[in-house]
Amino acid sequence: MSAPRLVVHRDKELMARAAAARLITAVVDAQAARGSASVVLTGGRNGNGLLAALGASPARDAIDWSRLDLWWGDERFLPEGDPDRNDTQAREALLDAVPLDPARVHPMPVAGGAYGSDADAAAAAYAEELAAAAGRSGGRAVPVFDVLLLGVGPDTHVASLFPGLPGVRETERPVVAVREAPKPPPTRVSLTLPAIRTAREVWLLAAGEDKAKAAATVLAATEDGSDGDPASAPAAGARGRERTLWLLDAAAAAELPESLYRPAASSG
Ligand SMILES: O=C1O[C@H](COP(=O)(O)O)[C@@H](O)[C@H](O)[C@H]1O
Repeated sequence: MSAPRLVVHRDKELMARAAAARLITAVVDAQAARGSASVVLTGGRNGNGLLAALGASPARDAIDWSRLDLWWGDERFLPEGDPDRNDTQAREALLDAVPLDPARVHPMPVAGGAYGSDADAAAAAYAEELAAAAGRSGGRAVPVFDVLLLGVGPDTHVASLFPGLPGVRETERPVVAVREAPKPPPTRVSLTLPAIRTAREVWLLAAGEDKAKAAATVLAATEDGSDGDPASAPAAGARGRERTLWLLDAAAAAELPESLYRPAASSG
């Protein structure tokens, strides 16, 4: 597992644009190397900001959209089209504007659909879909994700793995139902840390002053190369096999220890 590396940008708009440029390059490189690319999307303000910036980038058509697989790291378990669903927001921010192959877009199940209000069944179905894409139905395998994006919540949650809830302790299943989430809606579906940790690259997005304490808590605790305590700070357990990248803005980096980040002196 790779140790976290940090990149701090001046503000959240610049962070979104730089992350979008980085994602375009990563997808283009993966497509050149392997024929297709696989990206796991996140919800939340920073994830949607990145997608909007990608949509506005003149370089966006360097991506062959028809050879891109899209998955989600978590979903708010709500009906199809609900404005609070992560996939609804991603479609509005970018996906409706680019020529994706619908068969390669893998939203998590909706509430009131095939699984009714059964979030456990929805989680199991998504695990099956992942296993099938990995060529092993019925197993716990997940495909190799090139880049897995995670927004970091002010409480250090990533995907829908919240501090103290059972999902963050899952060691076997790649997808779980989450109940009683402290952030609405209470019922969610989420990839687990073992699934997240299969990705080649994991990028954690944290912009805004409300993320400063979370970033400092996690990055100070993992500075020694350890995993910290994912049960109380889930973002600490989110690592990529080849790269773990924290993309921050200056406001989110404001409480980091000096050993990790020293803001450039102002030129006045
Ligand atoms: O509810 C969620 O929140 C997190 C973080 O969102 P933010 O708005 O504080 O950046 C997000 O990563 C997750 O996907 C989403 O379901």
